[in-house]
Amino acid sequence: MNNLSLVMYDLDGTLVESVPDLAAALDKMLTDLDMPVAGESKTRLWVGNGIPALVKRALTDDISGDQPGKVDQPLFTEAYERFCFHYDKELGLHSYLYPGVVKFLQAMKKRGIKQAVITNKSEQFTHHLLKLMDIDHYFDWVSGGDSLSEMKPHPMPLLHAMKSLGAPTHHTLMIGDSINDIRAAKAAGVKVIGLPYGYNHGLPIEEANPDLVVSSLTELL
Ligand SMILES: O=C(O)COP(=O)(O)O
Ligand SMILES: [Mg+2]
Repeated sequence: MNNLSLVMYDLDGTLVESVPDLAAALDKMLTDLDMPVAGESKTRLWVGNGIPALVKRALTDDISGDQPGKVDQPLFTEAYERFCFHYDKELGLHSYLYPGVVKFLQAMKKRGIKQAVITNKSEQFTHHLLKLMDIDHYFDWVSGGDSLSEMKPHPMPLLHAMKSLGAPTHHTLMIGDSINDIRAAKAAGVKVIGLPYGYNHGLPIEEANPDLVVSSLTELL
């Protein structure tokens, strides 16, 4: 990791085990709508493409539920509002940082390496969650799924962060837990490390072909 000037991190499933909060909010949303609850194991498969996709997948009980035409617009609007109401309350209650995260962030900061969060979670919840986890002060840049016109797997949020922070591609590293992170990093021309413990729609992260897989951030140190 010599010559690094920027490390970009995914959030859910990489820095924070956030499914417990997301599942609690989804289940409350589903209960409000008189629908069967989903639970953590299904939520784990659906996370990764932003909150609108998560809500649509929960409404259809299907990972392809976010495809156009699968969910009726008025139902989606109501569900999305219910989800945001509950998620705001559940945020940080059951989530926690994975082992080694703080140590890794501290080590990068000490080396003068810039750090960015590039998540598909909505920006308002992202800022709040980073504060609740007390890691907000490590980051020079935070971008959410609704910050720009495109989200991962599109490279736009990564390219935007690198340009704004003046970090060249060959001195930048992305670390993530899902195929969306790997595809976005490759499209942005940066090296990418995959973590196996997060949420990759139920598939091993190796299948997404990251440049390297490590068991944890501690191993990377
Ligand atoms: O909200 C999501 O879909 C997941 O966000 P992530 O990009 O931090 O994994
Ligand atoms: Mg993730």
